[in-house]
Amino acid sequence: MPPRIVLCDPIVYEDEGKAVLEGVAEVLQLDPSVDRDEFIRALRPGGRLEGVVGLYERNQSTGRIGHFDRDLISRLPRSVKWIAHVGVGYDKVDVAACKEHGIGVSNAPGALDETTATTALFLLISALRGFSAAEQSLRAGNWKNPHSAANAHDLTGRTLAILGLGGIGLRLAELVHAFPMRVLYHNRRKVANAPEWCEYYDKEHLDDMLAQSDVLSVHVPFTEETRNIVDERMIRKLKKGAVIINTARGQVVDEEAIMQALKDGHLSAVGLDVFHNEPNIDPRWYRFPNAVLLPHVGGSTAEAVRTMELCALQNLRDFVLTGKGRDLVAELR
Ligand SMILES: O=CC(=O)O
Repeated sequence: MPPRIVLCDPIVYEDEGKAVLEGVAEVLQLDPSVDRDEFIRALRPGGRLEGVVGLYERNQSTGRIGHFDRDLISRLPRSVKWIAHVGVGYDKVDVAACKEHGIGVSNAPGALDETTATTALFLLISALRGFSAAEQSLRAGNWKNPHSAANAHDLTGRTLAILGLGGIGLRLAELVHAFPMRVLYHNRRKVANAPEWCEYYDKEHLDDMLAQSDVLSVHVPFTEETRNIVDERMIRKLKKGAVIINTARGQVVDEEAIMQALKDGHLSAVGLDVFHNEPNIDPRWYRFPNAVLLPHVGGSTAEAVRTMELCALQNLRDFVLTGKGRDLVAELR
C-alpha cells in the first residue's frame, strides 16, 4: 500500500499540485465539514484516514480543526511523521510538541517575500498619505477634506525602521530605497547580505533607531520571544507622529498600546494586515480613520499561493521518498 497523505485544506492549483505526489503517495482530501474530534477519529485505526504519514495544512483549516497545538499533536496517531505547512509563518504548529513526537515540520521559506513586502509598502503609503481615510470619505459621499493635506506626507526623505530583516523585511528595504527612504533595521544579528545603506542597530541601540524613525515596519515571526515585542515602551520611543505597519502577526504588537497612542496622537497612523484573534478582530479598530486595515491578505496572490502549495507538496514528496523534506523548520534542524 502506498504511503498516505491527507490534505487538510484543498489545493488551489490542484492539477499541478497533485502531480507532485503522483505515483508516490495516496492522496486523501479531508472533508471540509470535519471538526477536530472527527479528524482525530478518522486518523485512528479503522478510520477513513488510517495510516496517514503526512499532513498538508494551510491556515484556512484552522477554523474547523484548530491549531496544531500540543493537544492536537499529542492526539495524532504515531503513523503521522510530517506536517507540511502551506505558509511562511508556522506559529499555528507547536514545533516543540512535534519534536517530542518525532514529527517533522516544513514551511515555505521565502515564498512571501514579494507579496508581503508589497503589502507593507501599500500600507505604508496609504498610512502616510491618508489614502484609506480619503477613500472612506469619498465612499460616504464627501469630496476631499481641504485640511487633510497638512497631515499627509511623502515617503521620500523619511526614515523607515525595519524590525526583523528576513526576506520580507529585506525586500521592503529594496522597494523603499527607490524613493529613497532612509532604512534602519534591528535584527537579532547583523544581516550579512544587507545592502550597505541598511543601517544596523543592535539591541543596545534599539532606542536610538526608534527615536529617528518616522515609520516602524514589523517583520518578525511570532514566537514566545516576540509576543508583544512592539510594546508601550517601544511605541513611546518612536518620534511623535510616527506610523506603525504590521504585516507579521497580530500578537507581536500590543494592540491596546497602539490604540492608546493613536488616540493621544503619539502615532499619526497605523497600517495593519494582521490582528489579535483573527478573524474576530477587535471592533474598535473600525473607528480609527487613521488605521489602514486589511484582512490578512499579505500572502494572497496567485503567485504566492501557487509557490507555497507546490513547496509544501514537494516537501511531502521528499519526505515520502527520502524520510526528510528540504524545508524542515529551523527549530528541528
Ligand atoms: O501569513 C501568512 C504566512 O505566514 O504564510
